[in-house]
Amino acid sequence: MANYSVRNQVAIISLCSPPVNALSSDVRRGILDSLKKAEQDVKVAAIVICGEGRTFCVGADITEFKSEFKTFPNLFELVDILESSPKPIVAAIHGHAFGGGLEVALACHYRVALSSAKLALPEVKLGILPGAGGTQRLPRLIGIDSSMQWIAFGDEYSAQIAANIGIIDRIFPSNADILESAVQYAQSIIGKSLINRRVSKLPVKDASKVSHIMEKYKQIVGKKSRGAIAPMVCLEAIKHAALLPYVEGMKKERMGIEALMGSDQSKSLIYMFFAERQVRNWTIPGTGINSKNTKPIKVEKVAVIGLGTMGRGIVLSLLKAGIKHVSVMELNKTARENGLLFIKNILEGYAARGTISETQKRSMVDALKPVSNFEMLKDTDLVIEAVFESMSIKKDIFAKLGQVCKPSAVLATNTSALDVDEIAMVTPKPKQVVGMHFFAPAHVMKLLENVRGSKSSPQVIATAMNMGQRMGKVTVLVGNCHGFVGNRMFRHYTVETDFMLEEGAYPEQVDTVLKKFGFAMGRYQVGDLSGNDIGYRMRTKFEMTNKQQPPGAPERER
Ligand SMILES: CCCCCCC[C@H](O)CC(=O)SCCNC(=O)CCNC(=O)[C@H](O)C(C)(C)COP(=O)([O-])OP(=O)([O-])OC[C@H]1O[C@@H](n2cnc3c(N)ncnc32)[C@H](O)[C@@H]1OP(=O)([O-])[O-]
Repeated sequence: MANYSVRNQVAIISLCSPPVNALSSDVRRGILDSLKKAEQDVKVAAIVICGEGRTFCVGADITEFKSEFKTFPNLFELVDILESSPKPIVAAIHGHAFGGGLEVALACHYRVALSSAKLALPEVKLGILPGAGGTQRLPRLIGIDSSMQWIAFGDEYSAQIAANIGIIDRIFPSNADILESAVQYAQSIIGKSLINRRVSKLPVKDASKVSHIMEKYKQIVGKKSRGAIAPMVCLEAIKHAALLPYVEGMKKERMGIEALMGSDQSKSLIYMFFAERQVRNWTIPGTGINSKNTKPIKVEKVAVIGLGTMGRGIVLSLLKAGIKHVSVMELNKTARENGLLFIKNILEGYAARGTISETQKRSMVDALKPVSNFEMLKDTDLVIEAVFESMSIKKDIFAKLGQVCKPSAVLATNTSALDVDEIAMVTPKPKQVVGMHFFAPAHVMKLLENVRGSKSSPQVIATAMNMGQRMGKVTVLVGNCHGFVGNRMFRHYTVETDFMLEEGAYPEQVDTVLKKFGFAMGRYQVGDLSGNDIGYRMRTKFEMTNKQQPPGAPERER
């Protein structure tokens, strides 16, 4: 769980818990035992803590939150033991230093990293706070303002940014050997005083401005994380770092994490963390075909048909995924011009905010290839149709695609409810057809529902799943039925909100309550965004007296 060796006066404690070196009780024990050995060995003058495999350490082992998490040494005990070591400890970071992993690094006396490494305190995304001194040490290193930014939102930062603000002491090129570099670094600091290297002993530089900074972040958090409890508790904990001695601040931090851990919000976020990973392992029921034994088709050229709300978002998602050739086809001139302008404006916005560089922006704009006829799609590897939700229009498009596209091309429909099999039947090769149902706005929403038609080939399904992952989507494979899974769930929600309108509420009143509760958008705002005509069309198709509407359906009961 932690391996120990000595090289030229430097003890090496390497975390060994694949795949991500999470800090399970065995790993924590391993670190402690190795530390004792290093401290007792007179030939050891410095210590390096590193991670074996692809990463340094992603933090506490989330699977242990319920049970073993409480066994000695707990993480908040371990970090203090590390920091008080009389021998200098260097954290050697590659891959990720996340959560408790970064807290361990903050407890070390020096931190070095490969330039490709990423750092974060993402606990807030699990509905908790950094509970191993993160809220108390980080402010002593980078100040209250930056700490609130890091901890209340949990975003990841590059090693270079971390170095610029004082978290990392030395950056090595991404192709350097992190262990070798860290050992040399450790040799260079042997004999130096540790007085200013124990972060818990440092003062918080901007402590006097804490009330002002706190107010600023309360406002931002109130807007960005509506309804979430953890971000506010994170801010409170950081405030304590400014106002209280370290030991007292740690007690407050502990109270914060104990209150949050096991809360409904935290339980739901942790469930979501594992569920998002579980859906990557897709399987076709009853066939033995799954993500492990099926390879996707290589996709380099993608086309999107339709530049309405959905098409624009899908194009942006493809560009962000680094696809170098994205054909866009929109026969309506105004829609085409508006769509392209929208895409370019969003890319400009990303560049202005620094989300992408100017070079990346230019290469994304270059990747956009407006096309005017189906013939131009003959080399395309994947076509995503995102036109009006009408079966006859979609069938017309798929019949044309079936004629012009190469036999291996994957033909995907972004339909939100229509029968994927019916669409597939108009093509000569229905096995090439699959559903890829994005959610509006497609460049923001993380969910992608891939719909397995009865004829979709395993390779085609694997390609759609792989493309979703390349776009950074939570990609879920579902069966072909009316409304698939997302809209079947959404329907119950819309039925209830529509009842409220019937009972006299205004759409904006319903939306206000939903947003206060924590939804990013109200139900009627979503309708305006994705087009109320889509819902109208569905309701008309499945009108109340329609026998497809089951007897227990709320509308019929009503
Ligand atoms: C009084 C109480 C005191 C409490 C003290 C608390 C201290 C501390 O502040 C709390 C924490 O650190 S909270 C933690 C804060 N840290 C975080 O929230 C970081 C969470 N992790 C991540 O965000 C991502 O894994 C990375 C972006 C790091 C890597 O992404 P990537 O390269 O795409 O890899 P991937 O596919 O994502 O993961 C590979 C496999 O590893 C699994 N696994 C991963 N992390 C795990 C964990 N911590 N644990 C267990 N398992 C974890 C994952 O499920 C998957 O398993 P599968 O069976 O193969 O499916």
